[in-house]
Amino acid sequence: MYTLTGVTKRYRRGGETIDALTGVDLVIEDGGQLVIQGPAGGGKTTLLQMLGGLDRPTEGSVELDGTDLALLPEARLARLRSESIGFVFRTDNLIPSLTALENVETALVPLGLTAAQRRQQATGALESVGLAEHRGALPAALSGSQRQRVAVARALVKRPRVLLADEPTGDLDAADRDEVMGLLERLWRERGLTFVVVTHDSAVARRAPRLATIRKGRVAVEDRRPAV
Ligand SMILES: Nc1ncnc2c1ncn2[C@@H]1O[C@H](COP(=O)(O)OP(=O)(O)OP(=O)(O)O)[C@@H](O)[C@H]1O
Repeated sequence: MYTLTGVTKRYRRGGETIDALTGVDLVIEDGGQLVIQGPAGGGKTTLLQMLGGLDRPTEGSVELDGTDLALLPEARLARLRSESIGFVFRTDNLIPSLTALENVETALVPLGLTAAQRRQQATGALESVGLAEHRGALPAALSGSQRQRVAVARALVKRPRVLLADEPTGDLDAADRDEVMGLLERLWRERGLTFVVVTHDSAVARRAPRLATIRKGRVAVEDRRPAV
């Protein structure tokens, strides 16, 4: 579970100070899905960076299961990221000279598995995104949605608890968007992931169980789940 308390992120650029996030309080439960939307520059990417331990808040705390990410030494934070948090970005960031399978395997390198274990897990991950038969293909031979599905397999091959996605369908056309977002939602449900996704896709926002809107660094959450 994520617990954010009073999270402020302040950037300094030249003589200017920018509060990208201002006093954000937010809880994201294990297995929950949070969809984030909002205008350009509102703070969406900054919030994902805080959740992923890619950057530290200027004030406040980001706790994952009670551990304040900002207090972890860099090596432990890197280990947490490589074991427990999967990232998908707008661009697939695949390595052009590696096959789909080899690209997925790269996520397992920090985890100390044998080459055979890496190969087996990466093959399984490609199967789960429907690309087993393309495992030997280089990224250039794949379509945009196939490349993004490889990126999803790379994010999930280590079986993380958390999946963070920053406009994962932003570079795709409408049909591919639905396919990739449908895949992410299916994997979220099947694997009990904690899934936080920034998207401008209004259909995804409409069906989100919780929808966060970020404007000028402030977060408002709309909870559509039935009261228990
Ligand atoms: N490294 C940085 N240095 C200085 N300012 C930054 C930095 N990163 C983000 N900002 C500023 O912080 C604010 C929030 O940026 P952020 O990228 O989080 O917004 P966003 O909602 O993701 O926007 P977009 O939809 O355009 O990606 C913006 O004013 C941005 O210019």
